[in-house]
Amino acid sequence: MSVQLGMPQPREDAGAGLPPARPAGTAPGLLDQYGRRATDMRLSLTDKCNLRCTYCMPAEGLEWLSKQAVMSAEEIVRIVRIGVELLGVRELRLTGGEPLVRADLLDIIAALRSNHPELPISMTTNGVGLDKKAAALKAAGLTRINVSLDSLHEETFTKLTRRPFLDRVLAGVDAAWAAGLGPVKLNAVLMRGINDTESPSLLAWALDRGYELRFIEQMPLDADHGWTRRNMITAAEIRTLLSRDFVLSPDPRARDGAPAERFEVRRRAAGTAGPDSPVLDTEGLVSAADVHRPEGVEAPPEAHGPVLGTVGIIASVTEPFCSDCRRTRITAEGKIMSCLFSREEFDLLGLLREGASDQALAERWQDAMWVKPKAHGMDHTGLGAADFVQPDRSMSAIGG
Ligand SMILES: Nc1nc2c(ncn2[C@@H]2O[C@H](COP(=O)(O)OP(=O)(O)OP(=O)(O)O)[C@@H](O)[C@H]2O)c(=O)[nH]1
Ligand SMILES: C[S@@+](CC[C@H](N)C(=O)[O-])C[C@H]1O[C@@H](n2cnc3c(N)ncnc32)[C@H](O)[C@@H]1O
Ligand code: SF4
Ligand code: SF4
Repeated sequence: MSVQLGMPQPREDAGAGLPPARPAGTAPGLLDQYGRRATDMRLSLTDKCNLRCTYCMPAEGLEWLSKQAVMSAEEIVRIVRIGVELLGVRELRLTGGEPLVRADLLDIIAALRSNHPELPISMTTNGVGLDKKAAALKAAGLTRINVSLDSLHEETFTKLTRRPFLDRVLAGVDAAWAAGLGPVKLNAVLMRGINDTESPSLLAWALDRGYELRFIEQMPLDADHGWTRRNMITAAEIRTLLSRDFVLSPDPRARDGAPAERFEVRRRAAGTAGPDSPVLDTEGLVSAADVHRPEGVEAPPEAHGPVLGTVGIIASVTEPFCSDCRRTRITAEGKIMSCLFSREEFDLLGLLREGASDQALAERWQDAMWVKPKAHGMDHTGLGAADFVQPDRSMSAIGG
C-alpha cells in the first residue's frame, strides 16, 4: 500500500482520545504534517497558582487537579528522558500554573539535570517565593529563569494579579539574577488602560538592571473568556508607546523560532520625536486611535547613542510565528498538547501508568504531534477570528 504524506493512517486501536497514527515512514522526532519539528519541550509541573492574573485565572481560582491526577516526579523524569533520548528534544521549559508551588521542585530539577547534564532547563515563574529558592534552584541545575512582571506600581500589580505581592516578586527577580540564573527575562502582558502606558518606565527599569523585558500581546486564554481583539494592546501599539522614550532597531541575532521579536534599545535623543512617536493627551494616555504620526524621517539609530540592552515583543495575535513553531507541550496531568490552542489533547500519562514501553510512549507522542494544527489551533492564523474557538483550558491549565 502506498503511503501519502500528510494522510493519517487508520489504526486498529484508534478511538476516543487517541491520535490517528502518523504515516508509515515519517521521519523520526516530533515532526508535524506541515514540516515543523518540535525540539522545545514545555512541561507544566502543576495547574495550581498563588496569583490570579486577570488575563489567565478567574478571581475565585479554578478547581485544582487531584494529587493523583498530576504527574509524579518520577513520571516527569521519565517523560523528559523519552523526549530527549528518543524524540530530539533539545531544550526544556518548566512552567505551570506556578512551578514554585510544587514541593518537590528541587528534586525534579536535580533528577533532570543528573540525566541530562547538557540540556538547557529553564523555568517560567511568577516569582513569588523565588527570593528564598533561587540559589537552591541554581544549585539543583536550573539553567535560567523568566519571571512575569506586569507592573512596578503596587496598586496596578495588585489589580492585575489580584494579590499584593509586588515586593516579593521584585525580591525574587533580584535573587534570581544574584544566583546566576541569567539572562533573567521578564514577561509583561500589557492591558489597555491598566499598565499599557507604564511600558516605557518598565523598560527603563529593566534596562538599568540588565534584565531582558518582553512585552506580550494578550491571547484569548483567560478562564473568564473576557478577551477581545479590540481591547488587546497590539505589537504596533507597543512599539509606538516605547518610541516616546526609546529608539528600537532590529536585533541582528537570528530569531531561531523564538516567539519574541527582539530589538536593540537606545534612549531617544532629546528633541527628536520620531515618525512613530505618540502624542500623549493631558493624562499621558495614548491609544491606537490617538496615535499621531508627525511628518518627518527618523534619524538613524546610531544617532541616539549606545545600545542599552534589548527588548522583546511577543506578538502571538497580530504577528504570529506559528510557521516556525518548535514547541511541544505536556500538561500537568500528562496530556500532549501540540499547540497552545489545540482543541484535542492526547493522553501520555495514562499510557505510561498502564505500563507502556518507552517506545510506545514515544510513538503516541509522535502521533499526537503529527496532527499539530497549522496555527492557533486551526489550519490558519486568526486568534479572535469568526471561526476561532477559545480552548476550554486557561493558560494556567495548559502550561504557558
Ligand atoms: N502563540 C504562542 N505564544 C506563546 C507560546 N509559548 C509562549 N508564548 C507566549 O510567550 C510568552 C513568553 O513565554 P516564556 O515561557 O516566558 O518564554 P519564551 O519567550 O517562550 O522563551 P525564551 O525566550 O526562550 O525564554 C508566554 O507568556 C506566552 O504569552 C506558544 O507556543 N505559542
Ligand atoms: C501561564 S504562566 C505560568 C508560569 C507562571 N505562573 C508565570 O506567570 O510566569 C506563563 C506565562 O503566560 C503568560 N500568560 C498567561 N495568560 C496569558 C494570556 N492570556 N495571554 C498572553 N500571555 C499569557 C503569563 O504572563 C506568563 O508569562
Ligand atoms: S499567569 Fe502565571 S501567575 Fe498569573 S495566574 Fe496564570 S499561572 Fe498564575
Ligand atoms: S499558537 Fe500553536 S502553532 Fe502557533 S506558535 Fe503557539 S503553539 Fe505554535
